[in-house]
Amino acid sequence: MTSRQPIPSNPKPMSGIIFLIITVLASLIILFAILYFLYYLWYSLVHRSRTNPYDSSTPLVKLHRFSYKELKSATEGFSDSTSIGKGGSGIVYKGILKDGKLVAVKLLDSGSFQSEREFQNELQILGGIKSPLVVSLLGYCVERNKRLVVYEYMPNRSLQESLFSESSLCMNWGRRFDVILDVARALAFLHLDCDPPVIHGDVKPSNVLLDSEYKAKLSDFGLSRLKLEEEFGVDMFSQELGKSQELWKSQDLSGNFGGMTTGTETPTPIGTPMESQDEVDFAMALQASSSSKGSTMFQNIRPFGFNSVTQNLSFFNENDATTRNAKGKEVSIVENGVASYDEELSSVDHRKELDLGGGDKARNIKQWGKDWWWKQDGSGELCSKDYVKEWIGSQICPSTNPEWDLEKKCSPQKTSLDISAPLSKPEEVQETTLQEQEPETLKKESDKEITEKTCNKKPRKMKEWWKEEHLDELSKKSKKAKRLESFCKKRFKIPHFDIGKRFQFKRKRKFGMQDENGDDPDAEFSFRKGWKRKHTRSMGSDMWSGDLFSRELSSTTSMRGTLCYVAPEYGGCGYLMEKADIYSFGVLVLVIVSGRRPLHVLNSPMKLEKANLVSWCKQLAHAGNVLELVDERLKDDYNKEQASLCINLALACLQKMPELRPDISDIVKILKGEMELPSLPFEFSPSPPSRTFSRSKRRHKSYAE
Ligand SMILES: Nc1ncnc2c1ncn2[C@@H]1O[C@H](COP(=O)(O)OP(=O)(O)OP(=O)(O)O)[C@@H](O)[C@H]1O
Repeated sequence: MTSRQPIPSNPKPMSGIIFLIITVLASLIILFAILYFLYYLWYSLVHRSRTNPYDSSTPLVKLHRFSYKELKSATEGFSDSTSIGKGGSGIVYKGILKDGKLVAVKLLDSGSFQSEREFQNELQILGGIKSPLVVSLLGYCVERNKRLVVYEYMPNRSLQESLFSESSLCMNWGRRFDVILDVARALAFLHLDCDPPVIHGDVKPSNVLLDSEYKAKLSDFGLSRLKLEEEFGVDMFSQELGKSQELWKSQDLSGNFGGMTTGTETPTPIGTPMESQDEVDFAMALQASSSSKGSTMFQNIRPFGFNSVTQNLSFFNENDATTRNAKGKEVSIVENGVASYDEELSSVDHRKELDLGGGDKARNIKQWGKDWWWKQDGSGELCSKDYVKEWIGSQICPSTNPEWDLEKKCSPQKTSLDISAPLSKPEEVQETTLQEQEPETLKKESDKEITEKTCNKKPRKMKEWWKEEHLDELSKKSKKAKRLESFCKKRFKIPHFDIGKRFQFKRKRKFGMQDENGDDPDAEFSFRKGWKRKHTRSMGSDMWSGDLFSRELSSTTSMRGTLCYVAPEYGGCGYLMEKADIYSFGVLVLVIVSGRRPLHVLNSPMKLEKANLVSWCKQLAHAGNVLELVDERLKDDYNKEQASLCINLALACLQKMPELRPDISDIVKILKGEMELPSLPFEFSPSPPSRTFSRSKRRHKSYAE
């Protein structure tokens, strides 16, 4: 019998497969474990130095939650008679609580993503701050789509009203100086005593509230942000410059900048030859590029002798080899870096600036949209009027920016710039509330070209507009920004969004508290306002879609803060830093001292150079007559030394390079007389006849002899 041999089963492939699966699984597990470990390591490293008292893990400062009913009855049903102000994000009412306590209740506009963010921000940041220098947040109310914030009531309302209303006489010099010091202290508290530091982001007169004794407190933290991270302490600008900054910061800049404006010191003559120091040259070149009398500075610099970092500066004047003087002429820089200086510069007639040749105008227009801040402070390419018109034109021309909702009907009144008129009737003054301007205003014959150019543009969404206008900046900074964006999106918990999650706002619902035709003649143009009815989220952009970036970049770049108060570096992709507050503080100081708004559009003809407060102040500084800026209503009843100090301090704060602006601690010391005001650059200095000019004059003279 033959025994059948069993067909041998082949267990090998099965076990092989099992083995393979186990191996793959095991390696995957190990890989994931390694990845997780690395991720954890990275996460803890990144968060090591973070202190964040406001994030969701930290219990909020106990804020009282009011019911809507309670606040409604406190404000007599939000009646007009209790309304005390209207801002970009809502209406403020005066209320009396059941216990008799006076409060200010801000009823926020709803349906706007921006408002919600600001609400969250306000609660998170202001709710965590307790200081006599900052207005107290007493509570909030969230009911369905209604959001209200309750503050301590400030009987003397805002500085804006005190300075510009009929009762402005209450703001004598002593009070003005005290307010300046109070605001400086408040900023010092935010920047230095808070952990993490708080950057206010919207320092302006309407956000400075006055108590019964006219003591000032900072309010409105809707646009504030926390400085969470060391990395966020450096904006891209600084990072790129970091190396050179270190070098030239160690220099005695005061000596090298030469100009003294305190009035007691002797200014270094403009033509004084300087030691060749690349770093200083570089800093000065930047100063020069932003100077209204920039061409004078080129006498002392070697424009092409900057260190290589300079090339990265997107804001650096495109015309490296040439710069423009205030008349639109080009000032060429001669080979050895010495520019010819036109004596006439020291007596610029801005009316003539309007008569730019066609070529110049076209070039200027091109340049205009790109870096409007350079122009806003009278950088020399166009005058204030052009700036005002161009800027307003770009804002109000419906075909240019259809997305920018113009909420108000424009006044049919033809408006011209004038500041020479006394301010005895402050109500005559119209802030450049852009909504109030009529496109027709721009259709003057002489400005036709500008207007056509502005208005004939294809309608663009603001995002596109921004991208186009800042293409250069974008290309240079996008790499860095993208990296940071993804970094932030993934890792950073932005504290002011936590509450939003908890409250689960219903964004689509609207409530009808918006006053479509509401008009506040005292209001400043806040970018918030322009945004509030817009779909911020769409502008929040696919480009910068992260929480942080939708706040800090998309809604910002050139759009964040309040016109004329926002720092120039914020026009790019810079982060909101302390020095941005310092810049705004500088503008605020000038506004307080002069009793003028930073940008005036009046109904009567006036000297154009006064239209832009910052620009005018720089001109006065250059002419050595800063006290002309002081509010005429004060007559001679003010402390000249203090006024001069304040104006010069403001100029120091208004320097283009954030790094050159003083720190808030120094500002407080300077105001308290504990520290000398550092020297200011040439552009802010009294301008003696230039040596070059004098020399050549002398030469001519000797030839004549
Ligand atoms: N706590 C308060 N006490 C008294 N008045 C207040 C108080 N808070 C605000 N106000 C008044 O309400 C006005 C509007 O304030 P709000 O903060 O809403 O807007 P804003 O700062 O003028 O503008 P934006 O919100 O666009 O920056 C202020 O100018 C001020 O007169």
